Amino acid sequence: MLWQQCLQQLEQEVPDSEINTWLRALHAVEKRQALYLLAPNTIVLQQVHEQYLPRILFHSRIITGDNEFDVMLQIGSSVPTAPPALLTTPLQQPRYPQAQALSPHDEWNPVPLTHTQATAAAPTPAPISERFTNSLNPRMAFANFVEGKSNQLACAAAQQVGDQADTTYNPMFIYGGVGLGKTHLMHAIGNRILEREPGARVIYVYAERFVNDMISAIRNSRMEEFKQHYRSLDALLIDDIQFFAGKDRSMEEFFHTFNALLEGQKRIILASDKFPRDLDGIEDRLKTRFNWGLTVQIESPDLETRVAILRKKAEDVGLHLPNDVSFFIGKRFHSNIRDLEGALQRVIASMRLKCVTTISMDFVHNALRDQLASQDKMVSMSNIKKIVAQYYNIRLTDMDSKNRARCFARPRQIAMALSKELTNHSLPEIGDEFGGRDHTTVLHAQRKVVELRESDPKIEEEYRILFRTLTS
Ligand SMILES: Nc1ncnc2c1ncn2[C@@H]1O[C@H](COP(=O)(O)OP(=O)(O)OP(=O)(O)O)[C@@H](O)[C@H]1O
Repeated sequence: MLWQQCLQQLEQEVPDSEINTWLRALHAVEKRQALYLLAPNTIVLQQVHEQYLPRILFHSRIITGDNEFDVMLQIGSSVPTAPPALLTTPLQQPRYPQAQALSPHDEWNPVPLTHTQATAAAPTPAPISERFTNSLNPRMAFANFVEGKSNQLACAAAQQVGDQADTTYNPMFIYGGVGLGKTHLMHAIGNRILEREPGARVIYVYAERFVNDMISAIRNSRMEEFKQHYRSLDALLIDDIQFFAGKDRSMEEFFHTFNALLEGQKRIILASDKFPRDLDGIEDRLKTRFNWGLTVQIESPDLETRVAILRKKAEDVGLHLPNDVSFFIGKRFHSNIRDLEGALQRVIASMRLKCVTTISMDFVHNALRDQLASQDKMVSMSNIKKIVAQYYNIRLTDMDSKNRARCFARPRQIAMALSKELTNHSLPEIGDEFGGRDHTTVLHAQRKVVELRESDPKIEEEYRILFRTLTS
């Protein structure tokens, strides 16, 4: 179908989070030689109009080979029966009133779009039950998920949750840093449930969306419908659960939804950037419940996993990545998989643009020049020393001093370990930078930090924070 083909193209250009939030929220209908995209509310309408419509039109015209092909964006769940003359190409004339201030919250009620269209049959708001069809991304399947030390446990648990009809691990809570594969695993679980039970009512939704939908439901006196919708699911997958923080009414509603689903032995899969207990602003009774089932962490991938992911993604588009290239990209883009993917996509786009078919290190350096330059600025040894010193509240000179008191030695060791991990400097070079120390001191520091990270969760957390600060 045209819309699916368009989405596939857009997936190469737009982050998954945006595809899931905005573009998968649209209901597509091909009619009268045009593609009608029906948005459930004005927020989606506006966002799609402002951010994606030109690209959608571009891809539709390429795919259909028809330069006159139109894309119509409007609110509703079905294409109005109004004569086509009333509908104008959205690129020339937006289908919502620019001057009318849009509410920051979703509106389920239709708003008049343009003067002409307001006189036509008003589109009906999407029934809540139809709003999440197609909320799962089929590309985010277990088959496309590369396993490594950092995600093995989470992946095995997710497969079990997806495979099992019983709800032993309920809820499943996945947590970890940005871009490490939480959303991918959630979709994979949802897709697996649907493979097993094709008729199951499974939805994936961002917590933000749940909140916005609830606000709209309250405004439009459709709360019963909202409750009924969420409570009648077979599996509810909610991402970025930290977004509930401080939103008491939403938490209250989610609490009841959660209980109803759990009592009905329905699946709940949640994801967040933090361990449940550490979620600030979330009610304790929810945090406790999040921990009732199975809580798993996804960690930053090691180099081997990053390289394996790169190779898989390159193979998927028929590209062979030489060893030196995959290790180079894997080493330089270490903070998360989204960045890693982004780097690969940039290289591929450059190859297409320049009609290059084989890939060399020179080509990669050139394609990623800007990203590498900005990384270099962040992860120079002097910057590592500065940021670590600031974090532990010591002076920069303490990084180089001979003072072996733990309050100085520990940050120094951490800075050395970070320098080894984040730069290409050799052990002697790092030793030189830290007050002329011997390379064996750096090696010792590096090993000590590995040991401490494994035995002391506080050090592990501190290291991660510093790592993220330096690499994001
Ligand atoms: N192990 C993996 N194998 C293959 N692709 C992966 C893997 N982990 C993540 N990805 C890909 O990396 C990108 C980012 O992953 P995802 O969106 O799941 O991250 P996230 O942890 O949910 O991030 P955020 O917290 O920002 O929402 C996606 O395109 C996903 O398919």
